[in-house]
Amino acid sequence: MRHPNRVKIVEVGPRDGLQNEAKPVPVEIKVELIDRLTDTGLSAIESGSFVSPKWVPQMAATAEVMAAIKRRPGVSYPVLTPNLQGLEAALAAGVEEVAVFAAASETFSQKNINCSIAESLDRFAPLAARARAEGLRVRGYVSCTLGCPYEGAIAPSAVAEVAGKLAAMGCYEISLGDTVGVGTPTKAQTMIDAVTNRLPVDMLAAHFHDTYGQALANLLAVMERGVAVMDSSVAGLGGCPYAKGAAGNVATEDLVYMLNGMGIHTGIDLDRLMEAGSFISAALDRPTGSKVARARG
Ligand SMILES: CC(C)(COP(=O)([O-])OP(=O)([O-])OC[C@H]1O[C@@H](n2cnc3c(N)ncnc32)[C@H](O)[C@@H]1OP(=O)([O-])[O-])[C@@H](O)C(=O)NCCC(=O)NCCSC(=O)C[C@@](C)(O)CC(=O)[O-]
Repeated sequence: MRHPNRVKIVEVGPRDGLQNEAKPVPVEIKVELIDRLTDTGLSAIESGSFVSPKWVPQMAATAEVMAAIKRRPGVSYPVLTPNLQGLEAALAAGVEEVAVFAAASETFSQKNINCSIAESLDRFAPLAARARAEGLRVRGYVSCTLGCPYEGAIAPSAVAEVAGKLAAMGCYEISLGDTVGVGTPTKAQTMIDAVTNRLPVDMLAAHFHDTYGQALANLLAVMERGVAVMDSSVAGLGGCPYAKGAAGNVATEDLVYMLNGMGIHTGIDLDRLMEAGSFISAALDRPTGSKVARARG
């Protein structure tokens, strides 16, 4: 089996992980988490969202978080922006990268961002153009690529269609989300094959939630197709407020452990990562979602 010999990990815990917390997480905890993650050698840490606080109250203090973190040159700290209002806030916060988020499911699009897929793409095109004109990098997400909490199965061609449109508007990378974690390895490969009919594999990232315990298997499956960018969440934090019951992303610790064991370079210090995972698990007063962290006690 062939795999990439180097994998880039995009840490999404401070955003995807913490957006779903029932209790507010204080700004200083978020800042310490992000600073600790910076110290692990990660090169990308998604740090918040400039979305409506009525929709996702946990991300309301993203501007304060961005002002307080110690940004390290060479590390990117992307934030989600659903519309031009979010982009303006991101520009004011001095971010260098934003992410737009579409879906391959009409119902999920309505529930998550209150518009159809087509309307969301019409909203993102001027956002991406303006962001790029300001010198920002723009990442694109497609949610529900392996299933939708409302519609069930999603056609791989629908994923490819949305991914192609995000790329056409200037997204440098398309992160393919298994939002509810229902996918299995063969399905994940079939979905990647559909997308790589349109886009080069080096534009793709995998963003798999671990609800059904399939995320690592699915990541390995898409690595066999050449995908070399993976999103994960320290301590397995998270879920999506508009995908009830969805668990967090695959734990970053577990992903790094697997890649280390395969001799695949990530540049990440596993011990420091586990310390960051212990820190946030203690702050949230809950056991870690990382099996590796639990095994190492
Ligand atoms: C898109 C909207 C805004 C539409 O929401 P809407 O209600 O249709 O928007 P609106 O334009 O009518 O505005 C309503 C109110 O929100 C305010 N507003 C409007 N925009 C903003 C903004 N950017 N920042 C701050 N405030 C904003 C706006 O000012 C107004 O305030 P009011 O006048 O009522 O006081 C809303 O649906 C929203 O914010 N949705 C975000 C949902 C979200 O963040 N979901 C989680 C992230 S996606 C995810 O987790 C999946 C992913 C990416 O991880 C991949 C995967 O796993 O699949």
